[in-house]
Amino acid sequence: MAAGDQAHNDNVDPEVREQLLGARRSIDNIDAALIHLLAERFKYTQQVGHLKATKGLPASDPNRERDQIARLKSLAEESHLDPAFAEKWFNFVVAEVIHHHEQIASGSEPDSAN
Ligand SMILES: C=C(O[C@@H]1C=C(C(=O)O)C=C[C@H]1O)C(=O)O
Repeated sequence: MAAGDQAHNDNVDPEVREQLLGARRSIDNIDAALIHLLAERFKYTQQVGHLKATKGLPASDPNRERDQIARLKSLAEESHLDPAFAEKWFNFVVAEVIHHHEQIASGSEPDSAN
């Protein structure tokens, strides 16, 4: 049996299983909170996208992004989170936001856009 299959095994020590379930309940709550927070964030970035499209402003704002990355990396350090991971996460989200802004500007915003 591969090591990873052990957690799926009914023979896992009940105490260990309780610890695992307890931690996973919290992980599930945190994942739910992250999804809700992301949904809220995208609501506001969509507002910005519509404003930019109306006023003819570019989809991306590199100066703003630079300031955000510096702030998030500093917050990550304080929280003992890898700053490089924080930057990667931010760039991943912003790439999606900019894609949405370009779609809004070109009039091809999907109905279910975030
Ligand atoms: C949301 C904006 O548009 C883009 C997306 C950003 C973001 O998701 O935080 C930041 C800068 C812009 O490149 C904005 O200009 O504020």
